[in-house]
Amino acid sequence: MVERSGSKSAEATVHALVPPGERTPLKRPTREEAEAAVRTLIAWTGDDPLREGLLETPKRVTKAFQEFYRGYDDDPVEVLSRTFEDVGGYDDIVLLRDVPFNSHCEHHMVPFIGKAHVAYLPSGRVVGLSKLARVVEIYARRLQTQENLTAQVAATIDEVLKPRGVAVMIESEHMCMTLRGVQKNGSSTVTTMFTGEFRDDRDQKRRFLELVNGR
Ligand SMILES: Nc1nc2c(ncn2[C@@H]2O[C@H](COP(=O)(O)OP(=O)(O)OP(=O)(O)O)[C@@H](O)[C@H]2O)c(=O)[nH]1
Ligand SMILES: [Zn+2]
Repeated sequence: MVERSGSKSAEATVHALVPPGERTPLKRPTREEAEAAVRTLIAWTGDDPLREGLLETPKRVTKAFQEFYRGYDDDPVEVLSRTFEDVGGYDDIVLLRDVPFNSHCEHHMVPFIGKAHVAYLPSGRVVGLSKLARVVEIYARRLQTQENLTAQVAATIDEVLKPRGVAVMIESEHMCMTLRGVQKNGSSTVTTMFTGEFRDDRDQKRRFLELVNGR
């Protein structure tokens, strides 16, 4: 998927020199190549990839990767494209609170786990509530930073629904900070992104924060 310094193929090197919008996607390795990479990582840990208990592991790991990273195959714009107008003139905040997600940080490929709160102020059209959760799910199931995840969810809803405003708050625990590295158990990271009225109107921002906090 992404080139690593020190082991760049010629294809990956050329890819990196082309601006992101103009790149043709890197060719996906085959499942066999991915399984061989897992065997290499097992050997790197110091274990024997050919011992009985580990023989099937590369298959299981690639299957698990398909779940962890299935968001690359889904299109969040398409998910949001079916909207409804008949909502009795409702034009106030729609907030989906406490949407659980699992993602993987792009620095260590270790999980960060948390919840997202997603709100918008409709302008005529509303979207099925589950679709907001699906957008979180699609972006979470990619290699991410929490900031990027927050910004992508907000920007996609903003661009596709064209509401009066979008507010997204994400709270999560990063395993790369608890299981390894600085090892700060219990610390959590909070990120927010506001557009439109949520960004420009302090009262709307405050209402969002109060609703998220359950007041
Ligand atoms: N801003 C941001 N940083 C993140 C996120 N996930 C992980 N990180 C950080 O990414 C940084 C990577 O830092 P590096 O110094 O390149 O890598 P490292 O030596 O593994 O860093 P340590 O975690 O401090 O051991 C770390 O500070 C992580 O805490 C995220 O979603 N957003
Ligand atoms: Zn990390």
